[in-house]
Amino acid sequence: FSTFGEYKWQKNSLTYRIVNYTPDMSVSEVDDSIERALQVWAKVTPLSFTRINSGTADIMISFGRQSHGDYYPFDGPDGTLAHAFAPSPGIGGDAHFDEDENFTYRSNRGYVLFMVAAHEFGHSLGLSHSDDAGALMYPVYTYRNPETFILPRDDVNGIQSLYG
Ligand SMILES: O=C1CC=C(NS(=O)(=O)c2ccc(-c3ccccc3)cc2)CC1=O
Ligand SMILES: [Zn+2]
Repeated sequence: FSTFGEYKWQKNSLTYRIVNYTPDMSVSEVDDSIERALQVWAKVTPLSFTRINSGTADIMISFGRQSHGDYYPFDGPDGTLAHAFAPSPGIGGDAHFDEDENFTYRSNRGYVLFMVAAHEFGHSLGLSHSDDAGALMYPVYTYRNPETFILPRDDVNGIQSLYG
């Protein structure tokens, strides 16, 4: 694993807000994908995540295409799927998903939102990329069944090096 140095949240209870939705999936499928992706990390740390539906959360989650309000415009279908910012006030922790991708709930047609979100939230919490090809934080998207997904040991070691 690797981290962005000691960029980490100085508190264990974090808030998140789903600012908008992708038309690729139902609202409840997006909500469930996001909640389960956060639980992947909550399960192995003292971190807890509370959803808010207005105002500014620590982790603001949104879908956008091309230029979407930060200095990192998306690039159309494929290429970059999403990006997230390391822990810090303001945009830190926020996760943006490229609306030009086809996100799915569980089928392996398109990108499984749960998987991409779990990876991005690793960044939101302070992890950067791993060179362990089996790790969630490995920078190559790999389809894994969300029903049976288990956080790989490399990622557990990484997040616990920050919040253990
Ligand atoms: O930090 C970065 C910079 C480049 C990225 N490329 S990406 O958007 O195509 C991407 C690649 C792999 C994943 C991924 C990796 C493992 C599991 C699930 C998704 C997510 C996004 C994504 C990313 O998080
Ligand atoms: Zn990444």
